[in-house]
Amino acid sequence: MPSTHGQLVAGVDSSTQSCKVLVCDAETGEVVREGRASHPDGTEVDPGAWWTAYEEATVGGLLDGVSAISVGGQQHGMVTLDAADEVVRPALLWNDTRSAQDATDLIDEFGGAERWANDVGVVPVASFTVTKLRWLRRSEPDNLGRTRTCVLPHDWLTGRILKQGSGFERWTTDRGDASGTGYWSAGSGDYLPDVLDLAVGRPLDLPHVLGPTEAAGRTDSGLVVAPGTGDNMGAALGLGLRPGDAVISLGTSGTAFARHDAAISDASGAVASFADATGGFLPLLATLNAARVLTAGASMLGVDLAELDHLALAAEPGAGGLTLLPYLDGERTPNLPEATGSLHGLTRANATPENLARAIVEGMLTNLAEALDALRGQGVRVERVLLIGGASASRAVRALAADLFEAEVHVPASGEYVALGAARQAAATLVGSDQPDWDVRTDAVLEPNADAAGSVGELRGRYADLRTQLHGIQGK
Ligand SMILES: Nc1ncnc2c1ncn2[C@@H]1O[C@H](COP(=O)(O)OP(=O)(O)O)[C@@H](O)[C@H]1O
Ligand SMILES: O=C(CO)[C@@H](O)[C@H](O)COP(=O)(O)O
Repeated sequence: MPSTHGQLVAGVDSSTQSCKVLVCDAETGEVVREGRASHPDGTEVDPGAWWTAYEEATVGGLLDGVSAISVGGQQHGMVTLDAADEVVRPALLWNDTRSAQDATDLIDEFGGAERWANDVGVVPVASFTVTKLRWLRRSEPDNLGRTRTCVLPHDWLTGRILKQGSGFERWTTDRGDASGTGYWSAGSGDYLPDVLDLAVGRPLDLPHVLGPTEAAGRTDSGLVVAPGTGDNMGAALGLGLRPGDAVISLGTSGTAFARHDAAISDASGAVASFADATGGFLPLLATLNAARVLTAGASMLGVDLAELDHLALAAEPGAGGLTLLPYLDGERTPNLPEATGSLHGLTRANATPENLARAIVEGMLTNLAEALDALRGQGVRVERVLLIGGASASRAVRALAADLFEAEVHVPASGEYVALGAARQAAATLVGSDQPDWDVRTDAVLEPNADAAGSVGELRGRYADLRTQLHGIQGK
């Protein structure tokens, strides 16, 4: 492998809540500098805010001496551009559910969920870009009329970095992020013009899909800009996943995913057949509700996150029979865009802050335990779970995760794995080689407790029964 000795690379995680930038030693992956800035709240955002946050995160010479950079970004967001590459309207994000009806319409018009799963690899839900484009056609035809190009958040930020000077040649994306659009198939490796036409009614310019280490361009100052990828694909790169590893990420979204050797086809729509950023596959299930269930719970109890942990750990497993269905922002998997959260089983005896805190953590994690089961149901081998994302820092999450996931859980040393994965891709792109061998340190290894099987089984059963009763969705 060509030497990267003494060189620096940068990785960006432009995620839902913030922009994080790591500057790393290209040879070892050691983080030498970092910056971050917040994104505005809301499910539609002017892409200019991502650029402002990027500039804020890199202020003060953070990128000085950096040879290559790569952007990992929140998936699926619809960024519409006019003939002058100006943004037509604020981007609709992955967690915006206004296109739920469009998803249903597209499933019917294409001939059903099975055909979507087989031909495209995903069954539309409101998160996917294709449904957002259909919504634009239905609700804002003038804006669709002005739209020439549709790109994703990481594509836009990558292009924006190159547009600082004369380095921009064309809009680009990568396999990983393209696979979350609903009009590019991980199975065939191609855009699907017929599907796009079904949604939009006319062709659009789409970003060119780069190879895993094919540069998007070079800035005037000589900075190599790598292809970038979706944030979950970035995390997979940063963690250096091995066979038998599944990742649970507890960020704004909750995701469960693993590297796989082939595309999958899940007509239930739960597991999406995404591509990874190395030329492989990344079956993934996403929920709308994860870390922010804990922040909402803490604010409801009038405590901070540390106290929420303290309370939850002071309660008995099962929270005295209190059950939370954590669909606070609606839900994507199961597909319940209009749902709200439900707290069930309240009695005078169990009405304590401790039980409420416990039910909040248990409900959020049970949603992800069901996600892991769905992944297993697609033939994905899960020998250990790597737990990442902001809420992986929670003491209560760490105490409950291995029992609920029925697997050994490794918590990698606190780090920004999306940004780290992007930096790793930048290092590989710099020298046109395979991903460098960077060490991932482990913060904690959590073993499932055999004695907890009974209480976990009771909780899982109670949660599934409640979901079936309130939402009609069968499950474990
Ligand atoms: N100790 C903690 N306990 C619970 N949640 C936490 C903790 N630390 C951070 N978080 C939550 O993690 C979330 C941010 O995680 P992150 O993975 O960066 O999200 P995203 O990538 O979606 O922007 C925030 O909602 C924050 O409140
Ligand atoms: O929609 C998905 C995956 O399909 C989400 O995982 C987004 O990619 C946002 O991620 P975070 O900002 O929560 O990390």
